[in-house]
Amino acid sequence: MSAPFVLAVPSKGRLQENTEAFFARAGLKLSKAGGARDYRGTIAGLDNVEVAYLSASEIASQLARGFAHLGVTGEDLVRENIADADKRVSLIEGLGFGYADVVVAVPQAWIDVRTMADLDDVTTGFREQHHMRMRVATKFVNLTRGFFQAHGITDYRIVESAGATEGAPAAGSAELIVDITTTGATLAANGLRVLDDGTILRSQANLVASKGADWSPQARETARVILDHIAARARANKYREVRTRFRQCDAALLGEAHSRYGVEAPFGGPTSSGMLTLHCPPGQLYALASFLREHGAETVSVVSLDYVFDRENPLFAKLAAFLGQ
Ligand SMILES: Nc1ncnc2c1ncn2[C@@H]1O[C@H](COP(=O)(O)OP(=O)(O)OP(=O)(O)O)[C@@H](O)[C@H]1O
Ligand SMILES: O=P(O)(O)OC[C@H]1O[C@H](OP(=O)(O)OP(=O)(O)O)[C@H](O)[C@@H]1O
Ligand SMILES: [Mg+2]
Repeated sequence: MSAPFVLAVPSKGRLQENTEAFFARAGLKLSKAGGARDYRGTIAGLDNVEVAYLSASEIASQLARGFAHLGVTGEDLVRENIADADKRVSLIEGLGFGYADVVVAVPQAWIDVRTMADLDDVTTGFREQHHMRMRVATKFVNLTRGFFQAHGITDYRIVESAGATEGAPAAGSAELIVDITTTGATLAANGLRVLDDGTILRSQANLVASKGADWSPQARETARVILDHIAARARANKYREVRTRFRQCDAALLGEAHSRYGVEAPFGGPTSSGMLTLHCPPGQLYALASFLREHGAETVSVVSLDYVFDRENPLFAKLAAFLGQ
């Protein structure tokens, strides 16, 4: 049997729950044969796939090394942990969870420091006054260096933090921090404020592909099947199916529905008896139903879609383009 296809997913916390729910919605059920403490699993119905449960930061490293074909992890960890990330991995799709901003935050008491330019001014003054460089506590060492360099700030020093970074200024181990924030509650509780232009990255969980993995024809085929499920579910989520039947329906009316409401006609125009199936963005349903009735429809029904399989799969196309032929 050939080497397995490896899908790396987060092993704990919010990201694990959201990732499992995401794959389940796409019709891919992840399961751990050995129970919750088993860090290897399978996908029901897909042979030769090994699900590797790892910490989110470890997933970024494994993808960089080619030890996993696909993985789910935060963009922040990809950018922080992988040098030349865009050459070694491809962010196939944002998954709509695990949102977190990587930000530069300073003590609220620094009322004159609102922007990175202000920070540049005070770092220089600080060095002259204290004969040491201002300290930035963070675990995002690479993102911090890149961002500070882009803003021309050089008079600082990084203090690597393993956790509870927001506590560093109050504890006296750093003057400011770079860390992730979601609701802002932890920053506020520690008397810190984000600089106006201090957002380094808006991160979310992503489906990430590795360039260096063993992309045998069989591995590509497995990726195609997985991405096909995901794309079909994503397409289904974007629309509701609308059905109606009325004689006055013609191409001009469909054209108008398309331009006004973003409606698609996946199976073409009305049948000879006037039956029509449309896909409509959820926010436009009522407007579309009103429009159709104004033009002669007696009844308009709407149902949710589970999957919409298209011949073209934009996710696999992106992977194939990244991997080359
Ligand atoms: N409020 C949040 N706190 C922490 N991480 C979050 C939050 N919201 C989203 N994330 C994302 O979750 C990922 C980090 O997950 P997690 O803390 O489980 O991994 P880890 O850092 O590898 O593990 P550990 O913290 O045990 O070292 C990052 O991509 C981060 O952006
Ligand atoms: O802006 P907020 O909504 O307050 O969230 C941000 C905080 O949440 C995370 O910590 P978490 O408690 O998850 O622990 P961790 O650092 O070990 O991941 C993160 O490290 C921040 O400290
Ligand atoms: Mg963490």
